[in-house]
Amino acid sequence: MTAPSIVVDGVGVTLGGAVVLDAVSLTCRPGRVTGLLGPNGSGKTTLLHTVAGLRRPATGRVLLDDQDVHVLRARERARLLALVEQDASTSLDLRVRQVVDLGRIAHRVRFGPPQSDPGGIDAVERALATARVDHLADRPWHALSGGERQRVHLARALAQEPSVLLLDEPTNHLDLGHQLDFLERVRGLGLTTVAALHDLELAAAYCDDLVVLDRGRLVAHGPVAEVLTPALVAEVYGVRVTVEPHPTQPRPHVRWEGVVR
Ligand SMILES: Nc1ncnc2c1ncn2[C@@H]1O[C@H](COP(=O)(O)OP(=O)(O)OP(=O)(O)O)[C@@H](O)[C@H]1O
Repeated sequence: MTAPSIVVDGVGVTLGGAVVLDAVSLTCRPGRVTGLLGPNGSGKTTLLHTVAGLRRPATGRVLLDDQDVHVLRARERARLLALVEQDASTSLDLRVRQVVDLGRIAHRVRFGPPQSDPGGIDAVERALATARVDHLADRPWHALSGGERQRVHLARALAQEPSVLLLDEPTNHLDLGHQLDFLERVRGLGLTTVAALHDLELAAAYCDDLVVLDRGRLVAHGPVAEVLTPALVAEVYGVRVTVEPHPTQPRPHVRWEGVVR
């Protein structure tokens, strides 16, 4: 499948009696990177899980082009979309290459051997290289640093060969160099990508579009330059910022000044 659009249509989710997503509707353009912004607890992870098919919404639906995510079988979904979670388990007694190989499960005959997935070995090696973890391939997974694990998770997701990539705070363990490299590589993949981000400067630099949630409601959605305004940031995050053209780059430059009093 070429990169599909993602249509979130009136999605409502209630957890523990509280409305966590309230009739959220938006469209993510095919092959583009959409940044998902919002304060802690605004519903970003819940939205990503709902788009990934892990959480069924109480109302509304999620479409990849015209396919309803929640009607697809788990195996079909895993061939279409991959999710990189915020914090993943660290107790696996596996080598890095084996962790990345887990991304191939949906491409194998059910309960079948690796031979039932002839493209699998190459896909794993490509994914290791793209996520820049090929040098870690034979290391035990549990002995990796937080940032190394995050890149291995990207590799596992890429080994799925998805058309849609969902990233939950993908750069939170990465140093500055790896943050920029990670997002540049993700952009270069041409997949329909949704990334929950806290860093507005990174969002401005690497996203085509932004979606902003506040207390489970969609408060803004559109191209970066239209969404990322001082008024919006003050309203949603309670922070005064200036947003100016970047002195050397074709993107906005966000500079925070302080908390709104
Ligand atoms: N299983 C659950 N039961 C009850 N409430 C939940 C559950 N999971 C999440 N919530 C609540 O739903 C709200 C949204 O959570 P979510 O994790 O989607 O926010 P988020 O925007 O990803 O936050 P953060 O930026 O802190 O990661 C929060 O108030 C959270 O406490």
